[in-house]
Amino acid sequence: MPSPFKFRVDLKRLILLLSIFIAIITFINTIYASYSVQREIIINNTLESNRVYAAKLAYSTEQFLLSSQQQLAYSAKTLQDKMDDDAALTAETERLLMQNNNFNSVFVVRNDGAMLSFHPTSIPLKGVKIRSAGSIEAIELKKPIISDPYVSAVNNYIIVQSYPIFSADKRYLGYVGGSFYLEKENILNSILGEHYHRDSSYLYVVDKHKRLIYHPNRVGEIITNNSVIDTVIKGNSGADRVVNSKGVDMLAGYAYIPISGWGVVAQKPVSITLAELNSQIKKVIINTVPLAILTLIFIWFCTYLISQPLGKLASAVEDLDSHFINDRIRSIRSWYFEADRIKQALLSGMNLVNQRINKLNLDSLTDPMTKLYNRRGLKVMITELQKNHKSFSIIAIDIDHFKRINDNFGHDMGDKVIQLVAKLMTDSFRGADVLCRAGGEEFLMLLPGTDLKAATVLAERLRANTELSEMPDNVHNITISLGLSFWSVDSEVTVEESLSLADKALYSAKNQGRNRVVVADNLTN
Ligand SMILES: Nc1nc2c(ncn2[C@@H]2O[C@H](COP(=O)(O)OP(=O)(O)OP(=O)(O)O)[C@@H](O)[C@H]2O)c(=O)[nH]1
Repeated sequence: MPSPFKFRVDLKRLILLLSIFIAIITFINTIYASYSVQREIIINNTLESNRVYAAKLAYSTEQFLLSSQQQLAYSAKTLQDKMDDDAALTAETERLLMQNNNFNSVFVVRNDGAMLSFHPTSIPLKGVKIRSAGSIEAIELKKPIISDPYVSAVNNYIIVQSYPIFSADKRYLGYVGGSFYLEKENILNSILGEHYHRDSSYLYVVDKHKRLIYHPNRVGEIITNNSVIDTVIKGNSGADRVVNSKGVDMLAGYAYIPISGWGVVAQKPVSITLAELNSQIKKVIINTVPLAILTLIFIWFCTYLISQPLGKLASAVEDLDSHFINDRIRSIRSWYFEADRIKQALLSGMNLVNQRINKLNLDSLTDPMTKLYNRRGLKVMITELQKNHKSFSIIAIDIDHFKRINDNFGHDMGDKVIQLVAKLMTDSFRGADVLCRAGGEEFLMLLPGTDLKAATVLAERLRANTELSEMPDNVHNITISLGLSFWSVDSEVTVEESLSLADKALYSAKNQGRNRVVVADNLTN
């Protein structure tokens, strides 16, 4: 039973798909590799620049706080014997406020918390008892401090930097302090904020309690779930990738400010850092499309060239019984090794099959014992002669009293005699003549292009040769009887009728006493 048709992808599509697959994988791999490398570089560079920037700002802030502390220290020394001199206190706080722009307000507080002097004077705090956390801390500690942020008596969100005032005999008299308004302009804000708002990068500062004391818009908030803040307020500096309290993936550089215990963090969202790279990769992909299309066309053309000889060889094999199959296979351009091997294998296979078929044909057309044509072979040859418009003489031959040879010397000897007569026939006639064993001890010969007269001479010579030929193993000499006729392409008589006439002539020869040649009746004139 023929096997049911199964779909098989053809070689051309197979190579095409494979090539496209490999090209896509290679392309993705290349893009991915270059994207990963560049991404890594950009992330590392951004982390490093944020780290450097945070460190620089931490250093600047530290220097600023140190310098303002120094100024406060100088004032504290100046005022150590002037705590009762209202004019001196006023002059000193005014000088401190006006001489440079370090503080938003400057004040002197006595050791009992009473405000002795306050600048700017627009805020009437002189004489008021100050109970803020910063003031209480300063009086309690009696040393230079930078307070935690708090809301001042006049509702400003502030940080106070203060310096203790001691008398010459080391009595604590109070402190001189300056405030920074976290939500208003001051020099601290300028140091931190003026440079760094480009490319969505921003900076913030936390105090030691994780409270934002500088931030573009969240001052005062306490940040609890941010590992960078946890790290920086422990006194560390460095850079890290971190998801901030709002869930945004950030590249943060951070640095610690020892004098205040604050942490500076400069950061940039990863998505914005990589936005330019992403758009570059998109451009690369888009720019690659035309080349990719050209490559695909080239691959398609190559697959066509590769599969074409195989396809042609396959369809030639489907048409094996075609007359010109060998020429067809030979004309296929097998330009590469494997295709050529298949082509050569097909050609030699075809040759082998043809040889076998020819031999089988020959076997089916010849008599195995005498190697003369059998009746089928005779028929083929008659058709051939007719096709070629060849007239021919016909000689029908029969061995006389052959039965006696079989009876007296055995069947094998009979076979030998038949082979001997066949040999006499082969030796006496031309290659173009058709010699046939018609059956038993009967033979037929067709002599193309030989007229009846010449055929009669040849028949007579064969008869005489046979009569004179010695037989094997003491078998007595044998004779043959021959009947002749002629078939002409111009005559209306069929070949079968001519054969039958030769047969009749043979019978006539038998009847006339055997060992003779008789020409068919109607042909004798
Ligand atoms: N050895 C052998 N004998 C065969 C073969 N074919 C036919 N015969 C024998 O040939 C003999 C032919 O005899 P017949 O046709 O009666 O006539 P005959 O003895 O030749 O006598 P005439 O033809 O009348 O002269 C038969 O005995 C067949 O058995 C064969 O292939 N080999």
